[in-house]
Amino acid sequence: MIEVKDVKKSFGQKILFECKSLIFGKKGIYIIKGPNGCGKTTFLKMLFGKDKEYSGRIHNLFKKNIMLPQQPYFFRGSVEYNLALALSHERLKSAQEVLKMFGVPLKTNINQLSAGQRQLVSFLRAFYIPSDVLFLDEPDSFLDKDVKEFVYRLIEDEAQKRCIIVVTHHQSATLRGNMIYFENGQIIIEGDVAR
Ligand SMILES: Nc1ncnc2c1ncn2[C@@H]1O[C@H](COP(=O)(O)OP(=O)(O)OP(=O)(O)O)[C@@H](O)[C@H]1O
Repeated sequence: MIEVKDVKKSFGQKILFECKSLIFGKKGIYIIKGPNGCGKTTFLKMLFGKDKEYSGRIHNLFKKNIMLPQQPYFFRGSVEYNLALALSHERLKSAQEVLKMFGVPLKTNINQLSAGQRQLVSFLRAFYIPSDVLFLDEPDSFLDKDVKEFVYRLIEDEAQKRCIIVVTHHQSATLRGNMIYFENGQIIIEGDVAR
């Protein structure tokens, strides 16, 4: 669980956003939306514990936290090598099956993949690491509709077991979950709604 109470985030004199009260449960999907620059990535980093410069309280009780940033880091080497560094044997196999299904070559150097293919690899690497909470910062921006549908279904199934918090504004396919909006500098939750 993550509890957010009376949080205010500023850069210098400028208040970026405020959040009066918000609770992220042990399971479920939380979809964070809002216009460019409103503070979605900043908020995700605060929840994750990377950004501690704010007033108010964020109490993150999750033990194992995993974050997929907008620009994930890869090691020099093949797709398979990058996955094998992060995943256990069983989970590596699951990731490989998905990549084969979408025609992503496993032996190819990671830098030779398209942006969408690389994004799928980075998503699977983060997704298959066991965690109590998974933070996803725009995991879908380069994915085509079919891959996106598949990724969203994976997220939905998995959210029955753990908490998944997703920043996205690219929802041509549907991801269902609790919607959290940035509106005029306030963070507001809108319950269990689609889209
Ligand atoms: N370290 C920093 N110092 C000053 N301003 C910052 C810093 N980090 C972020 N900002 C500003 O805070 C605002 C919110 O940035 P953030 O990346 O959280 O937005 P976002 O909602 O994720 O945007 P996008 O949808 O474009 O990804 C931006 O205007 C950004 O320039």
